[in-house]
Amino acid sequence: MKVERKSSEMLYQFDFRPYQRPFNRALSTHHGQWNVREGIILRLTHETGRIGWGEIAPIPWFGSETLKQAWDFCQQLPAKITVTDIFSIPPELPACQFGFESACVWGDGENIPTTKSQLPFSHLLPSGETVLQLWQIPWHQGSRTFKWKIGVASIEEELKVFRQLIQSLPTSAKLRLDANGGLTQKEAHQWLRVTDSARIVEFLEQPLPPAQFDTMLEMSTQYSTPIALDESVATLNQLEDCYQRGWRGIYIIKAAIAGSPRRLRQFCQQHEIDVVFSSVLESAIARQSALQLAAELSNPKRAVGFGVNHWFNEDDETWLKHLWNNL
Ligand SMILES: O=C(O)CCC(=O)C1=CC=C[C@@H](O)[C@@H]1C(=O)O
Ligand SMILES: [Mg+2]
Repeated sequence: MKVERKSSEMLYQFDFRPYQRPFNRALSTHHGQWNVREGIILRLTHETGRIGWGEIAPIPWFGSETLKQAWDFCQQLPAKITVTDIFSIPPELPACQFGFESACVWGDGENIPTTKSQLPFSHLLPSGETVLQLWQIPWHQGSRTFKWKIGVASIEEELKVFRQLIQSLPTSAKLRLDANGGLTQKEAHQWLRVTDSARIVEFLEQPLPPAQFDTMLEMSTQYSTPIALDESVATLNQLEDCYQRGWRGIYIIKAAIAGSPRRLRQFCQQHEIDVVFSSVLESAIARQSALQLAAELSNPKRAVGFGVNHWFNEDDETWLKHLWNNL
């Protein structure tokens, strides 16, 4: 990446580390089994000594760059970089754009950021029938919105579990169903008829693959259960495209893979859209930056999709300190 730099620009010392962080159980979705969150932690040290942390947490099967592409990009950068370098990262590297731009928000020094958020979180439950036992604990811990993955087992099996689940969930609970694009059109209609009568489902997330946008747009006018696009709007370019093509339903925004936070902020402030910010199972570094954007831009009437810490064994701070100080 050759960039015209102004000679007077401030230089930042750039350090980065790869990481692999296993989940305590496989995250099963229609995309398959996800066992390990891999990414890159980066640190920018300003000439004044101030430090900014960033995280590159790709999800290539959602449309972001791969970890290797992000790593190769980091490796080809000089040890000292400028803000011009950062704001010149191409949109084909959205997770890098997010990671580097977020690192330009200066922390209080050496401390690795921790996430404090006032926003209500949606709790990500595992797919399958274990959900019937697992929702009670987060409920008693205060969660009122839950997300359950469908499109993994057969629709017959999942409808059976769904009917048992909604029998046991308190009426004040909200349930989100996420198919990760794994339903057929017939199955999506079947689910939407069921969710319309069940009335506990807040939205059905990505029922069909992104290529079937027109069908989902039509579907969104036929049922009372809202449809949310996730994989269809994974990057800023896709987000703008779906808006231009008429989507006025819910947008799930995974800030850490969407691209430039500055460009994302501009888009969300320019358009009155129903946005739900969602985690990419990142660490506290990317989560802090994503939650800051969510506090500004996410629909305040909806929980944000960050109830995911239970997918890891170790708390963030311990893990991050170990990663950075002991390599
Ligand atoms: O959005 C949430 O509630 C939690 C995050 C979440 O569900 C996901 C994160 C990353 C990849 C996916 O498996 C999944 C999703 O599809 O939204
Ligand atoms: Mg999703």
